[in-house]
This record gives sequence, structure tokens and C-alpha cells, in this order.
Amino acid sequence: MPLGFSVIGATLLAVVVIGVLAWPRRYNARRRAPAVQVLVLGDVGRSPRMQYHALSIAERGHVQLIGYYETPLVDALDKHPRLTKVALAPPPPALRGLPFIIGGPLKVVWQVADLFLTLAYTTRPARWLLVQNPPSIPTLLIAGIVAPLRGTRLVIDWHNYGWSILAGTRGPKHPFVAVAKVYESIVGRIAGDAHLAVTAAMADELRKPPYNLAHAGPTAVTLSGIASSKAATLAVLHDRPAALFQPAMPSFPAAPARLQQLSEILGDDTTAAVTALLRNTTTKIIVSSTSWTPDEDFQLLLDALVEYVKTTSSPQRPPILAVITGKGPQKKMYERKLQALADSGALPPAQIAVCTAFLPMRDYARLLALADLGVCLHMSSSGVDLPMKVVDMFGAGLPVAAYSAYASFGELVRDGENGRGFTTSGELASLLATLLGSSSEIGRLRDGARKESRLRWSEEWNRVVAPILDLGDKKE
Ligand SMILES: Nc1nc2c(ncn2[C@@H]2O[C@H](COP(=O)(O)OP(=O)(O)O[C@H]3O[C@H](CO)[C@@H](O)[C@H](O)[C@@H]3O)[C@@H](O)[C@H]2O)c(=O)[nH]1
Repeated sequence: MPLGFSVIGATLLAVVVIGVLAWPRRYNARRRAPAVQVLVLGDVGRSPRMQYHALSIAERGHVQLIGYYETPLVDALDKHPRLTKVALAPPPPALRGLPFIIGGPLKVVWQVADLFLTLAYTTRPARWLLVQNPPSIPTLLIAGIVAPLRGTRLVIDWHNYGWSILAGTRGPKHPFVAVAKVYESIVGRIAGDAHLAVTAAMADELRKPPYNLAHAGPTAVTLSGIASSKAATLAVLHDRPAALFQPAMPSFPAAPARLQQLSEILGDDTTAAVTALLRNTTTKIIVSSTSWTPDEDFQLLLDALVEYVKTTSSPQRPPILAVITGKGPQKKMYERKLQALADSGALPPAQIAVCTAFLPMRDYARLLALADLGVCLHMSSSGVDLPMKVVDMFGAGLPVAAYSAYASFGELVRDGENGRGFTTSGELASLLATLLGSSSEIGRLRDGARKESRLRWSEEWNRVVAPILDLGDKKE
């Protein structure tokens, strides 16, 4: 036999052997296997919705929670016996120093390799893979390739669109934005066996071009034959507060008790201005929570606070302590702006103090229950997502003043019932004056928020997601 043929033959044989040995293991219902893998290509600790999914799943079967582990999980999930944490390897920090045009693609290459190895090899195949979108690149593609290889069904949980977030950070005309939109709509359509959307407005969009996701409707959700029918399920799963968020009981405490508890939550590491306002029983507490990303313009709140000091006459102007919680890229920038405003005298410390913090989840929930007003600056890059922070606030019985110029706003905040909407810093300043200066309107809104707090995550999840995943009854 000529040498060339035997080399080709040996190579082909090697390829076949490697291919057979390396072929990802498939899901087998008869073996003990995870019921669901939950995937977040981000910090799991800062993705409350995916943690709540994982907790609801863990009540019924084994869940693998895959993502970056940077901040702690909610307690009930962290210690759950049916949870396995699977940590992804974060891209090397050196990539962040490179220009986006080079660093962006290199980061994606890293994530592709890590995700592929994790989903196809280092974890056991599961019945379902539930993926948070965004980020869509490369998550949807890799999940879409691996799921059929492993005999796993893929559910895409649409929190927002990756392309619209990119448009917010890079500008709507950036060439990556158009590519990302085509990618997200095509891969989403081909890859997903079922889809969840955070709002009805988003589900409506997802049914139409360019997504054309599903022929959804109540019958599609309840039919057991998701596999036999090619039409994917599309259901709306509104965010709802987890059990951790509760209104102060039995009623909203009086100022001295609340301020005392707030001092304990914020600890000793606060400025003199914050400490002084916490000792003043006329102080009103406003809270905003954020990931400090460009889709929330904190300049609006800063301008509103400056305007509040300038335009409200002093008898109706209680001092304000604003607590802004969360971690994220623009935090340092806004801290510098706040310092500059305080130094210039535009925010006199006896009138306004602002403190930033990242609290343990339990303390974050207590803070919301003790504040006078929640402020939400979520602007919705897509117009059809909703801020989870407002769900947290309602869970704690806290009424909100929220930026309102986007389509899905009314699916969460009912203006005049559980909160008020604003679109400019001037409107926010006058809302602060009206709501913090009188107890009647804020009291009515607080009643509305407390009413809203009765609708909980587990009921919504049991109604919408349990029939899709069909994992059986709750276990002990
Ligand atoms: N532990 C802790 N968590 C905090 C703190 N402050 C904020 N958080 C967490 O950070 C979340 C707010 O983060 P954002 O990134 O600002 O979220 P969002 O705009 O309100 O909503 C996001 O999730 C929705 C789906 O649930 C998406 O639809 C939406 O697009 C967005 O991604 C809060 O709900 C809370 O879980 C804190 O001090 N401590």
C-alpha cells in the first residue's frame, strides 16, 4: 500500500476516534442528571432574576448555576442542597486595556472557548438549559450549538436585547449594532425551544420581525408537546419580588426608629454629613439601586437634587439623604461629580447628603423597607424591558419616582397608585418636593406599593414557567 494512503487512512481513523471519544455526552432521562442548567454570562450574584429561577427550579430538581461568581448569592439559594455552582473563568483583565475593536473580539473568543468546554464537557447534560439574554454574544450561539448535541432543550429568557444595549454604549450607528441585531434575531429564533420575556410589550415585539420567535398564546404554553410541535413557546414572565423583600411590619416605623436602623445598615464608614442627617429626625431617605451602567443617567438625579435645594422654600423642604446602592462601571465617575457638587456648595451638607454602598442582599432589602421613596433612573435601551430594582422596591412596600418615557413602563408602575413618573430633572425635583414635603400623597402611594408587594415571584413562576419545564412537584 502506498505510504500516502496509509497516512490518510490513519489520519481519518484518528479523526473518527477523537470525534467519537470527544462527542459530548447526551441527556438521558433514566440517569441521574441535572434537571436544568441556568446560564448567566455575567455576575450571577447581580442577576436576581436568574437566581430566582434557579431557586424555583431547585425546589423541584437539581440545578446547575453557571456564571461568574463575584458577589454572594441570595442566602436561600446559596445553601440549597440541590444547587451546584459552576464558575466560568473571567476573561484576562489585560483585555480590558485594549481598544474595543481588538479587545472586544478577543474577549468573545475567550468566552466561546470557556462556554463551549463548560456546556459540552465539564458539566453533566441536563434536561433544560435556561439562558439569560443579553448578553447574546456568544451565549446564544454556543447554547444553540451545544443544546442539540446534548439532547437538551433550550429556553431563552429575554431580559432585554443585546443590540439595544450595544447601541446605548457604542451609538446606534456603530456597525456592530446592526450585526448584533441580525445575529440575535436569527440565532434566537433557530436555537430556542421556548422563550420567556420580561414584559408583554417585549413578547409582542418578539413575535414580529425581525425575531418571528413563536406562535405563542395560552394554548401553546400549556400544551405538553413542545418537542412534537415546531412552534416554540413564548411566555411573559413578569419580574416579581422574592420572599426576602418585605414591607416593614406591622407598619412603617416612625422616623427615629427608622433612622437608627438605617445607621446600623450603613455602618460607621459614612461621611460626617451622612451621620448628621441620620441624627436629624426630619430627614427623608431616598434610595436608588443601580448597576451604574450608561442606560441610567444619574446626572438627572444630581440635577434634581440641586434644583430641589434651589427652588423649594425651606419650610416644605426636608433634608434628604440619598442612598445609592450597587456596583458598576460608572460609579467612580458619579462619585467624583457628587464630590464636586458638594465642594461647590450646590449640595449643602445640612440639606443633602448622598452615600453610595454595596450591601449584603438582606441589608439591601431592609434599606428599601425603611426608606421614604425609591428613585429609578432606568431608561430602557429597548423600550420594552423593566427595572428589577422597582420590583425590589415594591416588594419592600416602597413607592417609587421612576423615569417613565418608555413603552413598557405602565406594566410595572401605575402612576398615582404605587409611584409617579418623571422624564426631566425638573419634574423629579418637584416630585421630591411634593412627595417628601407632605405625608398624604406618599402615604397613598405607599399603600399602593404595599398592595403590589403581595404578588410574589414563586406564584408567577409556578403559573408561567412550571408548566413549560414540567419538572414535577416541589420536593422537601
Ligand atoms: N446585594 C446587593 N444587590 C444590589 C445592591 N444594589 C443593587 N443590587 C442588585 O442590582 C439590581 C439592580 O441592577 P440593575 O442592573 O440596575 O437592574 P435593573 O435595570 O433594575 O433590571 C435588570 O434586570 C431585568 C430583569 O430582571 C432586565 O429586564 C433589565 O434590562 C435589567 O437588566 C437589584 O435588583 C439588586 O438585585 C446592593 O447594595 N446589594
